[in-house]
Amino acid sequence: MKDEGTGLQVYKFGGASVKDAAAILNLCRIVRDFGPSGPLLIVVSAMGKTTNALEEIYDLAYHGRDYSAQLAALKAYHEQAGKEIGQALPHPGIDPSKSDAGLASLFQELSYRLANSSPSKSYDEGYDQIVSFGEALSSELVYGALAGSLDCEVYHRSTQIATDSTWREGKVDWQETEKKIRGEIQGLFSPNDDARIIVTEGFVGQVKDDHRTTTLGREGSDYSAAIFAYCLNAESVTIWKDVPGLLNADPKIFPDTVLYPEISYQETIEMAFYGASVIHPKTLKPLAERHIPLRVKSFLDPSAPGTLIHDCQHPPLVPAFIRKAGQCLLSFESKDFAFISEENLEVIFGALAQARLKINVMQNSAISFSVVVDYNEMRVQRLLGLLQGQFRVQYNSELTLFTIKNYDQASVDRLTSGRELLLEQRTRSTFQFLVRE
Ligand SMILES: Nc1ncnc2c1ncn2[C@@H]1O[C@H](COP(=O)(O)OP(=O)(O)O)[C@@H](O)[C@H]1O
Ligand SMILES: N[C@@H](CC(=O)OP(=O)(O)O)C(=O)O
Repeated sequence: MKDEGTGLQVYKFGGASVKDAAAILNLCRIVRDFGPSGPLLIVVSAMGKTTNALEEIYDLAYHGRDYSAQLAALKAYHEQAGKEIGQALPHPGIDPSKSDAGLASLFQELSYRLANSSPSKSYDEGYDQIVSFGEALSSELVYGALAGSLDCEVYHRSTQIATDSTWREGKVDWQETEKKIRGEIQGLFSPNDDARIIVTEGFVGQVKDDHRTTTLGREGSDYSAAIFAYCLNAESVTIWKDVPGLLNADPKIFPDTVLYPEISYQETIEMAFYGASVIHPKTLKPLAERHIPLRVKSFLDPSAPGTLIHDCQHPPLVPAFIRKAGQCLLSFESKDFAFISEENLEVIFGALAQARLKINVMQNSAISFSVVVDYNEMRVQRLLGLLQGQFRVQYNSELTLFTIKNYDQASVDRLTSGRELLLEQRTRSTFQFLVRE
């Protein structure tokens, strides 16, 4: 049975919704005009494409190349947003120079860390120490903007989710995280104070034992929002996006999309798993476990109802179309033409796990086994190193995986016509195929 709810709501604002001063001021309007009257936890991502920029800067620094122009551009981008927010605030609730000082000290620390990045250290560990700055910077600006435009109390807390040391995709330690989040955040929402807002960073974690920074995987802030909601037993989570809600396809790729007004956790988990990038795939499980509804709403049209994802039964849905680019088809054949056996599969799965390659589709025939994974050159090379002694391994990259959920013949014909399918697979509800585009 569900525990007594806390009345707390969680809002998550992603990169697009905090991409510049106008977007951050729009966020403040959403919270003021459409936000709850009770407590609210706001989880923010890095501004716009900041994470990509930090990835590039880090890579240059790690390899000893010049990154000064890119770092200066990133600094100017954040300072410009801070300046415009400061000018637009109706009644600065905080001294704007404090926010400037916050940004300045974050950039100082970032510069120091970049200068100390070196190939003698682990690439992935160093990546987390640098790329996590995106969320620290944006939350500083969002906090300043909210404190300067709302009448209620606003706090900024960098409560980090406890993880293991799997760099770039920290695995959550749920017990420790729950203890930490409850300890650091719950107390700020006293039952008699209605409106209180806390701003915190998404995407970032911290190794449980030694407090080094980790990240939860690209686009992991949706997941962060769900983790906070789970640990605080929130009433609901709303993720604010640049689309009207969860659609049956990405409107940037497919024309004539249809909005799902209401959809079950299970359907949504599957869509996210197959690659519907509007929701990070790990987001749904913690919410479903505690029956916390998830709303997907448009920050461009906040009064529109969006999509409600919760425990529900609904009639069959219109087919959903999902495109996942950057795929790699790997085929394994045993060198002695032996059948693919459980023993062989155990070795292949073990190596895939060791190389940190996740399987999106798999298929086997008598003497060969194929998997489709997200392409990552370093990881594929690692896999080849592990398996080439025992298997003949072939691979093709730059492929695209299409999935049609709740397919019918018309939807299959629509998507497959005129294409050469490198692999296809169907279950009762899902049709998938791989192509070179
Ligand atoms: N089924 C879908 N429904 C809605 N949007 C989708 C879907 N699949 C992919 N998208 C894409 O997801 C984008 C929003 O997610 P994302 O860019 O990760 O948001 P943010 O980073 O701002 O949190 C949309 O702009 C849209 O292009
Ligand atoms: N900033 C991180 C985490 C994140 O979730 O971002 P967004 O909410 O913009 O997808 C990234 O870009 O991966």
